[in-house]
Amino acid sequence: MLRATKILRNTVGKRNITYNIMDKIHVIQLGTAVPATTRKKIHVNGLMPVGVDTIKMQEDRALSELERRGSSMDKYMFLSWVRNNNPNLFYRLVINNLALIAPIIYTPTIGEVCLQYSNVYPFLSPCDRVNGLYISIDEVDKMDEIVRNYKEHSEPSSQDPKICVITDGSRILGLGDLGVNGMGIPVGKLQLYVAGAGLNPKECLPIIVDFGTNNQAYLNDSRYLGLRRARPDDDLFYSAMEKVITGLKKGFPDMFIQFEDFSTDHAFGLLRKWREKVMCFNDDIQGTGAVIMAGFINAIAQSGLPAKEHRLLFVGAGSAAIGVADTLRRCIMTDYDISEDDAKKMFWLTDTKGLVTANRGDKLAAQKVYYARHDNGNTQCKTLAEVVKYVKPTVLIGLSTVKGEFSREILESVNNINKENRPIVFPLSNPETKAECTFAEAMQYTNNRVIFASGTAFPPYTVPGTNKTIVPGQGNNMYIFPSIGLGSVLAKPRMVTDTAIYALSKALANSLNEQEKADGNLYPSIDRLRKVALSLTAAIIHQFVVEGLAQDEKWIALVKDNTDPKYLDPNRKPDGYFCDALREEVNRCSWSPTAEVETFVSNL
Ligand SMILES: O=C([O-])CC(=O)C(=O)O
Ligand SMILES: [Mg+2]
Repeated sequence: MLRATKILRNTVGKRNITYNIMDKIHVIQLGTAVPATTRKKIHVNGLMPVGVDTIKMQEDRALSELERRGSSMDKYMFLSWVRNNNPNLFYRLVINNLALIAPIIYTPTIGEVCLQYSNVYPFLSPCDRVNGLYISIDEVDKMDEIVRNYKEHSEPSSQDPKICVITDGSRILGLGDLGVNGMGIPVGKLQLYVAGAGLNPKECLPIIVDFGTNNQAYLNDSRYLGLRRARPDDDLFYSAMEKVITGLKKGFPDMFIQFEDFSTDHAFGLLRKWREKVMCFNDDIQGTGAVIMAGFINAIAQSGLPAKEHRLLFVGAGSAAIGVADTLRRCIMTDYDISEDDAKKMFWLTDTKGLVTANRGDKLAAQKVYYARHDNGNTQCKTLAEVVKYVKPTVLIGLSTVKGEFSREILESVNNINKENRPIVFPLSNPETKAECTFAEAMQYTNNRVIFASGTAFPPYTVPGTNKTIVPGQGNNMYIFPSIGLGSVLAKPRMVTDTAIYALSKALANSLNEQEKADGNLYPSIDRLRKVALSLTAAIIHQFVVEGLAQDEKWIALVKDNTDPKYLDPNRKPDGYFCDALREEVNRCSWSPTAEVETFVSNL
């Protein structure tokens, strides 16, 4: 590992050159784009072909190579190679081609990568840089040492990360307990933070806490790289997490924490325990809830049925399902002026035992009790087909992780139930090997009437016999978390409240441009993520200030001076005084691969 600020004195022969070793590494990472004059200055002429690429040419080469690679996993491996050897090129590729690359560095490919993580780890990680923390439960008492090690082996600009994504790998996407192999998720999420919110990749820290795994296949696999033991009980889990979070807080006082893919109970437990103590949020509960709420608002408007007449059936009752149900219920109460009691009655939940009812006879997990039905009399439905017949849902939301759960029979029956209005079907399980149905199936079995959003990325669908191609909505929290993180890094709120996330979610629902609305989309195009993130960030900072949570005087003053929050108006571009100031601030502090290259080269 390289020491960050070491000055290299090279006294080979008569030459005596002095430069910061990190600068040299950064320049060499540009590879074929290092200008001829710079090659001479850092003594690498003669060590590479004479041809000099522009960065655009490098990008074109990389895109051709990416296309040539066969499987998604190959593509991922290729992009990792680019990231390790030429990070600027990597992020340029991601930022400029987000719709193409997000499905490779993020869901669905990242699911496959996680399953294989121990096998490919040695080929994914750079040998000259730290690229994350792997905190074993045996070392949680040594957090000071781990933080010190991290700083010692990181270049100065990485020593104070602004944001981390942390998981224990216990519920990775819909794939279950993947132990240390879950590290692919924090890595992928943070790459989207760079692409979506302009955060500096050097200030992003992926973290896995390795508390063992209950995945027997990994425990038996000699190549598995994590701790080979069962997960701890709840007491030990929470006390170990306390040490980790306290240690992180001490080492990196300003770092924002994103909890990711913890098993359901722990996801709720950690959020409850920490949300008022450190700047944090849970992406699966709050982020997924917010993105689905935005899609739901737009879907209701297109469905042809007034909000209060909808019946929402949730298939699956884990952290994401309850997070989504809670968010939609609050939205229904606030936006459509429906009482809590009436709103609650619009929801039905199913789990592996069937419809969740108060008199089902089993002890319901705490998070399900609120939504358990009391009006079912003696009716207890076991299969989804029975539940659909009984509930007659207008909205079908899948968070079950059961592929094919929305079968032809289910989709046809939902279509028949909703003859007067369009059915809303959101198969949100992730990646595509766990999705309840594909976009093509949802279209085919509803006579192309479905209003659709999925958790994973599905290809566009061409309606048979027409040349009409429809791009499915992706109700993935990637629309949300970059702005929660960026807004929190800038405004430093005391806590991230549900009401602040609600404001952001409304801004997402309002962020569609005229074309996207005319096409009947539920979400803006992924390619516009970076632009959309600005208005979402404005919305959440505004709400932080309104709620008295923001701590940074600059943002407090700016929002207070800006009496007309135009950016919240769907029909206007973000153009208020506050938004101009935000745009300037984001431009000033947001990281751009091209600008970084130019600075390095010109400083030499
Ligand atoms: O990572 C994703 O694509 C969405 C997510 O948070 C999850 O499924 O846990
Ligand atoms: Mg997640």
